[in-house]
Amino acid sequence: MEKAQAEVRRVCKGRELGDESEIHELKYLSSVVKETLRLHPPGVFLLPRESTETCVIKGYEIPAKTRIMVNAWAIGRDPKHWDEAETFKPERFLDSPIDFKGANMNFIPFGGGRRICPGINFAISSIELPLANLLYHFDWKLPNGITPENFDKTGKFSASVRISENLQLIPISCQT
Ligand code: HEM
Repeated sequence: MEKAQAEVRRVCKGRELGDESEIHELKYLSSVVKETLRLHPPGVFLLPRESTETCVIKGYEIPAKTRIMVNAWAIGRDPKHWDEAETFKPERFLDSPIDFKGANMNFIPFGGGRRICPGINFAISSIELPLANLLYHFDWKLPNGITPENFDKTGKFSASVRISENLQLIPISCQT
């Protein structure tokens, strides 16, 4: 968090943090969002699909009319595709062409192909802009002796996944 915060405060110092032009300069913050979506895609199994005809994929025959679920969560943590797959390491996306826009099938929090999520740009700006503002204007600490290490990060699985316990944080107003 410190690195993302330092970047926001350096890039946006003295400017209104209100439009998308600054957001495009926040490379580390954008990598933090990507890394979060890699490890914690909200739609673990994307949306269910049904095969229209029989096909063979990697030697497995998939009959027509089979319900198919794609496990984006497992793909995002596959050590065949990701170095230190279980580690939160936003740096892996800095200067990397890997994106969630459908060209990299090892990173599909928004799905892929012609039914890829059409709300990607709206979703990303709705995450990055508020996050940048929260980091710009406040410092944050965890309450009651909770530390980033012992905070329970396990997720509650259902159609979408969310953190089991609500994340509580204490904002400390900061004069930047
Ligand atoms: C972080 C936020 C979001 C995530 C992770 C997400 C993820 C997804 C995923 C995984 C799919 C299924 C794609 C597939 O199966 O290949 C999907 C579909 C869809 N999403 Fe999103 N989405 C998000 C935000 C949004 C927003 C903000 C909108 C609209 C403003 C939106 C509209 C849709 C629609 C309409 C579909 C269905 C597309 C179709 O079936 O053709 N999503 N989304």
